Amino acid sequence: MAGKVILVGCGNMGFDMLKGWLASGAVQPADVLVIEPNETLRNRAGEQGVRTSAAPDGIAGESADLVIIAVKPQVLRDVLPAYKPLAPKAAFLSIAAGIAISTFSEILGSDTPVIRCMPNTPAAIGKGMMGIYANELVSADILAFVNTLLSASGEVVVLDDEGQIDAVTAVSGSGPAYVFHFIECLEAAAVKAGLSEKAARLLAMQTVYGAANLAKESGEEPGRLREQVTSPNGTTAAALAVLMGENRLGNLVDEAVDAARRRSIELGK
Ligand SMILES: NC(=O)C1=CN([C@@H]2O[C@H](COP(=O)(O)OP(=O)(O)OC[C@H]3O[C@@H](n4cnc5c(N)ncnc54)[C@H](OP(=O)(O)O)[C@@H]3O)[C@@H](O)[C@H]2O)C=CC1
Ligand SMILES: O=C(O)[C@@H]1CCC=N1
Repeated sequence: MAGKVILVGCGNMGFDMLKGWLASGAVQPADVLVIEPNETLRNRAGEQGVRTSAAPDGIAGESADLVIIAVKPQVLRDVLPAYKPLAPKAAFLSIAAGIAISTFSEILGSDTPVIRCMPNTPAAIGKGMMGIYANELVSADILAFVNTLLSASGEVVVLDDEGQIDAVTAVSGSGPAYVFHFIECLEAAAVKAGLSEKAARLLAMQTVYGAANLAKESGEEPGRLREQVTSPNGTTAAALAVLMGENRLGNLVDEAVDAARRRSIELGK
């Protein structure tokens, strides 16, 4: 099915997803209404050819198959009641970290079809990672439409338990920031090692890009790919002794993911 979409909030993540959908033709610009109070962001969305509005005035007169909620978790409970007139005819898809389906059911009515989705920003270039969980009220047609939309932005994994969304948030939702920080660290270390800033940036970025692509495309275990880089008693072994000694990096990543997962749970309270 080709559906009509209302996107509520078109900031970082909302806009990244919108671009992917439009670029793939999964939805036509004329079938999208963006509600965004920030004028600059609203105009940016409008340049994509979609209809825009600063507020949900007259929303009851809109026909929508899917209402996508992409506002911050902290404001979501205040934003949502205005969209109640569209439920339960429209399904609601939320990308907000932490906010449970039960919150949507309380505000919109217990008969509302709700899907939670945790995307990430590489969705802007069609290389996102989305985890989704739908309540039992979501029809097969809507699920198929959601799958088409999200697949335009990258890979989709369907979860069998809503609680798993907190883990997805901590791993792939927040994950790009961990990788960007690793690039920053590698770049800083490259400058310290005597390279120009320009060369350091390229070396750090291309190394992460190349390694991630190789890991995905070769089908090899990441551990096996690591071993292929590591000559006995060579340079990589020297570096890995620092990173892997006493599982230093592993423990740090564990701790970071756990902090994000706990924060995701907290945001829902
Ligand atoms: N950024 C990321 O990498 C990811 C974010 N998410 C989730 O996506 C959601 C949005 O995050 P993000 O894009 O980073 O945040 P942003 O602040 O960039 O985007 C949210 C947008 O919603 C707007 N907004 C505020 N109130 C309303 C309203 N009443 N109606 C419509 N729009 C409104 C905000 O405008 P204003 O600034 O004027 O308030 C802002 O432009 C969050 O719930 C987050 O958990 C999920 C996965 C990844
Ligand atoms: O930082 C956050 O809370 C959001 C959710 C996942 C990525 N960004």
